Amino acid sequence: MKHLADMLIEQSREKKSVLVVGLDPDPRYFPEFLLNRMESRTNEEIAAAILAFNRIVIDAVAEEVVAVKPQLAYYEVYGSHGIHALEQTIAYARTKGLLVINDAKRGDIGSSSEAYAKAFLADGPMAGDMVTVNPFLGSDGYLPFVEEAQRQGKGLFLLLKTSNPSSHEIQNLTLQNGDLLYFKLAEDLSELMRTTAGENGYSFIGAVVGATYPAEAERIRGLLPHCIFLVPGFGIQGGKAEDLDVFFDENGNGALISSSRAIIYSYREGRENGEATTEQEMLQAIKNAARTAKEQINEVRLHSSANRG
Ligand SMILES: O=c1ccn([C@@H]2O[C@H](COP(=O)(O)O)[C@@H](O)[C@H]2O)c(=O)[nH]1
Repeated sequence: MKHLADMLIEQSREKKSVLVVGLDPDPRYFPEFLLNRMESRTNEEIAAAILAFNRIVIDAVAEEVVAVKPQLAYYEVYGSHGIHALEQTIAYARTKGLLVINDAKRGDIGSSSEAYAKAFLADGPMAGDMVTVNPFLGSDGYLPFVEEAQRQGKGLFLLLKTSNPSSHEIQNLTLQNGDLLYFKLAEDLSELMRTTAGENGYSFIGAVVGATYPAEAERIRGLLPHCIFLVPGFGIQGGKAEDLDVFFDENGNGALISSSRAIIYSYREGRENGEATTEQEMLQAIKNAARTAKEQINEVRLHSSANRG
């Protein structure tokens, strides 16, 4: 069974991309040609529109990205129809050779975490290749995900330093010994990541580190050389391409940069709303936005790795 981190690194090498596109489908921003397909906006109709939207996004970005990252809330809000749209989205992404990161932020007491881990990492219809996990319940909350990922040849990303403005309220709390909470968690994970590294030196246990916090990223990178960062917050949340170099290693590996709204709603740019957008225009705008993001990121990671190496 191929190690997930090795697979990720190989695919990013082949595609010359470390970009992940987030699938955060919000019908308020859908183009009119999709909204017109709904008569009474039932959950079933909305879920069908979400799937149609996601298929266009996936077709547009398939050559530019290594993975898609469905954010679960956007599907759960439409109940069983939404979950079905998620399952079909995952299946469709796989037909295009894309890896899938379920941004579910799960984590509970051990027995419940075991069930979550099976749902997202075993071979059920909602399972992807990686899942985001909340480690703040402690190790019995996240180890079931590590064990399931190891069994299945899959991976996970533990929330370490999230991109949101108030993440410091908890994650940067100073402990009695003077450490910051996120840093202590990183220290606790360091050995586990080292011992689960694949051929390329990276573990299948990664961490979420926001693009909005490059100083923290640099500290964490120093502590966790075997950790792949999943980096949200690039683009609309204020994370800038020029600050991304500290997230990568000297070979330009070690981080996946994620962007959702800036790419999937790029067809709305310069328009009041999506009304005049055709399917072809939507697809082309999304493709262009993904390519531009990929190139901006490559400029930083490949250029800075050349400088460092
Ligand atoms: O620290 C985190 C963890 C997860 N997210 C999720 O990523 C996307 C970001 O969307 P953008 O449109 O690119 O801002 C969204 O699904 C969040 O739930 C995050 O932003 N920060």
